[in-house]
Amino acid sequence: MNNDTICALATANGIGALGIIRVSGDDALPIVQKSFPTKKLEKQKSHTIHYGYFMDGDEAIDEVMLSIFLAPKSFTTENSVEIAFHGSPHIGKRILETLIKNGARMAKAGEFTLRAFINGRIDLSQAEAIADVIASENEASRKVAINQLKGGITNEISLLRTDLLNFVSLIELELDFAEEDVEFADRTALSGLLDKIDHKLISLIESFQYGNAIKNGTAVAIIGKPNAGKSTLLNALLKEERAIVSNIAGTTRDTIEEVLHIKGHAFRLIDTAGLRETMDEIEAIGVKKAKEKVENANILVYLADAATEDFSEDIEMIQSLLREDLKLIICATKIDEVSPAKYETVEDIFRNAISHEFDFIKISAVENQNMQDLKNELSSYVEQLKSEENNVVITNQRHFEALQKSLDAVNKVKEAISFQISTELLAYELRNALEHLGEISGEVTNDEVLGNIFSKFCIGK
Ligand SMILES: Nc1nc2c(c(=O)[nH]1)N(C=O)[C@@H](CNc1ccc(C(=O)N[C@@H](CCC(=O)O)C(=O)O)cc1)CN2
Repeated sequence: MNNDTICALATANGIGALGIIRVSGDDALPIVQKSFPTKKLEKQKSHTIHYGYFMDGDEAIDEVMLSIFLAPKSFTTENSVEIAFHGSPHIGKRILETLIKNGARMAKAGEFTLRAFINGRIDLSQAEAIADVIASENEASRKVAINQLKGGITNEISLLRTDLLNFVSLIELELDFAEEDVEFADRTALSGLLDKIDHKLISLIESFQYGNAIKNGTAVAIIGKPNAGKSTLLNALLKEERAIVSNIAGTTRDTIEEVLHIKGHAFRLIDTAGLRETMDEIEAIGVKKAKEKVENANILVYLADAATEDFSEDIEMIQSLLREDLKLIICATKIDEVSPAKYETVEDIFRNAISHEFDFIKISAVENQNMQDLKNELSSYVEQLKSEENNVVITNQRHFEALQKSLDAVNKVKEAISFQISTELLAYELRNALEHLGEISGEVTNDEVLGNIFSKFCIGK
C-alpha cells in the first residue's frame, strides 16, 4: 500500500448545483494549500469548513468551500480535504488538473474505500455494502445494504468465528497432549456447538434467495395466447411506474425488461417490449420461445381469456412450462365480459387439469379491477422468502460461496466426530471453516479478490 495523495470527483460527472472533489493522503493539506491562499490549512481543526477561491497559480478557478478531516477522523482515516465547487464538469476538471500539478494523483476505482478497508475503518463486507448502498434503487435494497454497512454481517460472522475458535482451542489443547490420550473437548458438548453453528450457517445461506430477490429483483414472465389481454395488463401494471420514472430526469430503463416496484421490491417483467410487438405470441414464437422466457423467471403469470370456451391449449402450454421452483399465477382476464358463473367454471377447469400449486386471480385490466390482487400475489412471493429468524440477509455471491464452503467444512467436522476420526483432521477442517468465514470479513484475503471487488466501484468512491 502506498501513501500517495489521491484525488477524484466524488459527485456525478454532470451539471449540478455543487460538485465535490475529495483529496486523501499524507499530503492532502499541503497539496490543497498550494491552491488555497486564503487560510493556513495546517492550523485548522478537523471537521471545519473554509470559504475562499481555488487558485491555479494567479488565476481564480472557482469560489469554493473546503472541508477538512484530519487523520484518523476521516472516511479513509487519512488526512482528507473536500472541495465543494459550483457544479460545472469543466470546473471540476480544472480543479483536478491543478491538484495533480500540485502533487496529487487521480484515484483508481474504489481506492478511497479500499484505503478505508486497509486502514481498518471498515471490513470487506462493509466495503461491499458501500457499493450496494450506491447501487440501491428501492427500499428493500437500500435497507439490506445499510444493515450490512452498519456491521450486520460483520457481527454475525464474528459470533460464528468466536464459537469456532473456542472449539479449535480445545481441540488444539488435545493435540498438544496427544501422547497422553486425553479428551479435553467433551465430544457431546462439541457436537451441540457444531449443531448451533451449522444451523446458523444454513439460515444465512438460505437468506440468499431473498437477498437475490432484493438485489436483482424478481423475474416475472407474462405469457398468454393472442388477445389474452397481455398488453392491457402490462400497461395497467406499469402506468404509475411510468409516471414516476418519467418525472425523474436522466433515468433510463432497459427496453427488454420493465421494472415494477411493489412495496419496495423490484419485479422485472421479462421481455415485455418483445411481447407487445408480437401479440400472436404462441403462434409466432411457440412453446420453445416461451420456455426460454420462463426458464430464468421466478414467477409465471399466465393469462387466459375468461371468455374462451376451450382452454386445452392454455393448459398444455402451462404444463410444458412448469418447474418445481416456479410460482404460478393464472389470471382469468376480461372478467368484465363474462358472468361470475363462467369464471368460476374457468377456475375449476384449471384446478382439475393442473396439479402444480397455483393462485387464481380474476382480472379486468381495462377496468383496473383486482389489479391489486395480482400485485399482492407478486409481493407475497418475495415476502415468503424472508426468514423470521434472520435479520441479516446475504445478497452477495461471494459471501454465499464462502458460507457454503464453511458449512462443508463444519459438516466434515461433524462426520469426523461421529466416526471418531483423528483429532488432527478435525482441527484441520475447523481451521478450514474459520478461514472461509474470514474471507467474508476480509481477514483472510488476497490481492486478486480485493482487485475484483474494488475495480467494480466507481472512481471517487
Ligand atoms: N462530505 C461527505 N459526505 C459523505 C461521505 C464523505 O466522505 N464526505 N461519505 C463517504 O463515504 C459518506 C459518509 N461516511 C463517512 C464515514 C466516516 C467518516 C468519518 O470521517 N469518520 C470519522 C469521524 C467521525 C466523527 O467525527 O464523529 C471517524 O469515525 O473517525 C466520514 C464519512 C456519505 N457522506
